[in-house]
Amino acid sequence: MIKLSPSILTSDFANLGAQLREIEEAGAQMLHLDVMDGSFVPSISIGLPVIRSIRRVSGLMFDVHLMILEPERYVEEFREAGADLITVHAEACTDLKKTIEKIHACGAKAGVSVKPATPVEDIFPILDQVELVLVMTVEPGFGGQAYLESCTEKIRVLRREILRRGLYVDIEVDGGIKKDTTLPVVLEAGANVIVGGTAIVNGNIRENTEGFLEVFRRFEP
Ligand SMILES: O=C(CO)[C@H](O)[C@H](O)COP(=O)(O)O
Ligand SMILES: [Fe+2]
Repeated sequence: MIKLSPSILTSDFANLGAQLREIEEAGAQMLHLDVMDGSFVPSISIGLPVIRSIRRVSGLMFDVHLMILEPERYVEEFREAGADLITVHAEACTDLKKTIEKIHACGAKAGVSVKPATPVEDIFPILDQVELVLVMTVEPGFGGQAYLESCTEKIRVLRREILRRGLYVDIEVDGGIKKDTTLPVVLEAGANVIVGGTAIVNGNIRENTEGFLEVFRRFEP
């Protein structure tokens, strides 16, 4: 199944409650929450208190994208704050396998992410231990960047490997996904969890969400 995970990174935070309702009512299945520490990536975004607050008003699956160094330090706290899926960067972990085990031990699904320059083959050894691989299609750190074409082949290679090994692993893509241009490209390459940031929250959220879901229907098996 193809799922939409809108990112609130570029939301109007003064109106976050209303924006969350629009996202949910328009039919998105997940909510993508970008946590940045100012070290692994240059900027700082939201953290635990915001996630805790919105957990009380949203029934969506919380897809927490941790762009922080040594994320193993905070796994339990993000789970307690309401994360259903916790995705860590392969490049940010001291021991990736142990971090994944820690995520599972607190009852969350585990995702592993790779930056554009990290070969997707690097995470093949732990592919059978995660529920999701997040292929970054921009350099992590900011919303509204242009999709990096070089990442399409990584999605293809990853989907082929998942099929070859008979695994059930979601492929999420994040960065620069636009309804009419890059969305069909990533769906064709094999992605099935789509992050939409500026393309969803800037402008009419309902229309933007419906537009994405309409494209999904063309690619559903
Ligand atoms: O992880 C991210 C940035 O590091 C964001 O999820 C991503 O950039 C979403 O925004 P957009 O769709 O506008 O690119
Ligand atoms: Fe993200």
